[in-house]
Amino acid sequence: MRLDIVTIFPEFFSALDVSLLGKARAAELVETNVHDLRDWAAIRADGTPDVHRTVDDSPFGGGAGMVMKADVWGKALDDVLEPGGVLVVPTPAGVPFTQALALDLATAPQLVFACGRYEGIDARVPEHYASAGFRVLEVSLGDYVLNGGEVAAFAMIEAVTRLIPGFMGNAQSIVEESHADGLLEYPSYTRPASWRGLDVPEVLMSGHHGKIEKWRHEQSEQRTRERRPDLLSPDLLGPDLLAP
Ligand SMILES: NC(=S)c1ccno1
Repeated sequence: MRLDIVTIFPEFFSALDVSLLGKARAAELVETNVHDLRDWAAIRADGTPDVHRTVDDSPFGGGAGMVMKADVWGKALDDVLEPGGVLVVPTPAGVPFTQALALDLATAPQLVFACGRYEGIDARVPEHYASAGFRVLEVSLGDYVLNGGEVAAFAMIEAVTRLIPGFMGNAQSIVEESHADGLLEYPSYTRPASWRGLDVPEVLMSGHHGKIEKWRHEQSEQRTRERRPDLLSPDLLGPDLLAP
């Protein structure tokens, strides 16, 4: 996979070498390119030089804050996006980022993360590239607002790259983790067997793999029911919990 990140804070992504992603890059599973959006802002749309390398302007229709300029983003993305590449725009106004979407994106030949700042990117940018035939995803990590797309992009990059075949040493760990089967992961324990009066569930020491697997699935279902009923289908929850 080729990963391209366009941002006005390229230094933010120096930490990519530290995370799991560093191993993937070393294994040549992922090629990462971080681009400074301002490199495409040195020349204005009218051809005159812009020493300030301006990337934003005030919003049409008024309102607080500034909007990132379509012409600057267009020059950058024209250079960075490859045929078959997926444009990912982190935004609180996006569709939810889920494990299912991460699995989907892990098969893409190229992901281009457009990290907005200020009040976001001119809406014509995703519109233009979608009409040009690219897959464009405006995606949200959750219902909260960050100062920009960089933190969200970093989280999405980690969630996606760890799912690339060959990336994780133990592929089974991916199968067993939270959300892999639509449920939250069961509780895990390790030595000591008793800690501050709290004992590890005996079934986990029984050596009976069938019982252990059953207990773990029951724990996943109970946790999901208690913490994330929104993930469960009505038939599993029963009509009472989902009744209006
Ligand atoms: N919730 C997300 S992804 C976001 C991006 C920028 N601000 O919030």
